[in-house]
Amino acid sequence: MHALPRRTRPQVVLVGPPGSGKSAVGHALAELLGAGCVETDREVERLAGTPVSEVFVDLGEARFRELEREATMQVLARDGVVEIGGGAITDPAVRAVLHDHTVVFLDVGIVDAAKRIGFDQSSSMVALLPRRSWIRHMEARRPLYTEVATWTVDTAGRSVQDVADQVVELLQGGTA
Ligand SMILES: Nc1ncnc2c1ncn2[C@@H]1O[C@H](COP(=O)(O)OP(=O)(O)O)[C@@H](O)[C@H]1O
Ligand SMILES: O=C(O)C1=C[C@@H](OP(=O)(O)O)[C@@H](O)[C@H](O)C1
Ligand SMILES: [Mg+2]
Repeated sequence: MHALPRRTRPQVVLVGPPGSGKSAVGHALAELLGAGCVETDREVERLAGTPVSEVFVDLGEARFRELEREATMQVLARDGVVEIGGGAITDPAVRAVLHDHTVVFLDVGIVDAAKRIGFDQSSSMVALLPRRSWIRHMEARRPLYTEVATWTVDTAGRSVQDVADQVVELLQGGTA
């Protein structure tokens, strides 16, 4: 009897808010696993032919989310490490397809995220508004990250390498 061929799928999918370290941890993880790393943002840019920021501003968030959903479906058919943009999980179709994958939610609070993204450098209103927006989005999205996560890894106060090492342990059968 022949086993059915396994379809290509990522070894791990990273989700989390902006500044949680998806890109940084994704690259460290890919190095540790000897695998490649793909990001939905890069696929959206390929599909749109413009940078993510321009898709957002010129075409609007709704169009960005459509392209991001298409990009997500494409990257989930690849192997290695996959990084999904911070807001992709707001789409029910994206959450549904992620239930079939090994997903790590990189958790982070505003204090660490603000340092990493750089909006802790000023107390002016223009710096405070992004901080408030990050908090508001994270409150709304936390249950969605948790819903799709196989494991949640707290990244607060930890190095990129330390987080990547823990994800490898989890993939190799350790406990969170
Ligand atoms: N655990 C961490 N500790 C310190 N800096 C980090 C950590 N994770 C990410 N960073 C840094 O924070 C910034 C944002 O991280 P990034 O990986 O781009 O986040 P995301 O892709 O989730 O938005 C980058 O400069 C990155 O090097
Ligand atoms: O949180 C979001 O809604 C977004 C996060 C970004 O990706 P990162 O999470 O990699 O920063 C990018 O997809 C876009 O700017 C929207
Ligand atoms: Mg990123």
